[in-house]
Amino acid sequence: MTWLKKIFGGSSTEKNEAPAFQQGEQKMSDASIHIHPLVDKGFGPTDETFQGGKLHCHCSQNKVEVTVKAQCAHNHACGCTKCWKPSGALFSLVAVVPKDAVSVTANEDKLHVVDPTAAIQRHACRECGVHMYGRIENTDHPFYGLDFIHVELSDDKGWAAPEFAAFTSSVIESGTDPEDMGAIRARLKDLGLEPYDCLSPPLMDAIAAHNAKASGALKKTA
Ligand SMILES: N[C@@H](CCC(=O)N[C@@H](CSCO)C(=O)NCC(=O)O)C(=O)O
Ligand SMILES: [Zn+2]
Ligand SMILES: [Zn+2]
Repeated sequence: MTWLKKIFGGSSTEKNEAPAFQQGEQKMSDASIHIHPLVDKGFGPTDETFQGGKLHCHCSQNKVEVTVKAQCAHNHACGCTKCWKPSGALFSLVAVVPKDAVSVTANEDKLHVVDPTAAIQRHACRECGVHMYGRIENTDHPFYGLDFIHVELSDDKGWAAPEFAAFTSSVIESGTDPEDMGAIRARLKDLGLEPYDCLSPPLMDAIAAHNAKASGALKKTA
């Protein structure tokens, strides 16, 4: 069956063919699916008093160090091809913090911007490849003022727990078989991460509200 047929439905002669995934279908969660190491083993609760910590790259020496003086928000598993993932993981784990809370405190000279054309300028270690922080430089971007970080790079405990899974379908773009998506979504749900194919509803609402204010469709005070 072609992809178009899967999306729009097959011909009448294929009516009795079982669809690959059924809406609302119950699937047994497969623990052998490696979403992300910190998610697979259970993340643990958010520490409401946590004030931030240090992130380190994976180099054995002269590690890049980033100091984050804030708790993170909107921590999520991200299936997109652009976010850094540890080896063997299907998803990255990425969260936002105010950019003013982020500073590079060691070996900044090892950092480079992975893709200068991307909305999120990911500053990665040239040697080990780990993304240390992602910054939005476009002042018109809905998330301007926020930096993207990976809390797994920190030994400090208390970071806000992941809340959802974003860009789930995008794991196909990294080579995941589309036939595995039912099992992957079932596993995410079992881990308490609702799978979305973009960002979570509150973040999508925030983006839409930002755009509506910019276009004038919504009053700036709303
Ligand atoms: N299908 C694409 C999606 C890439 C994408 O749009 N990623 C999002 C989320 S990253 C963190 O949640 C995004 O905002 N990207 C902006 C950027 O990367 O600059 C793919 O998988 O590549
Ligand atoms: Zn490094
Ligand atoms: Zn991403």
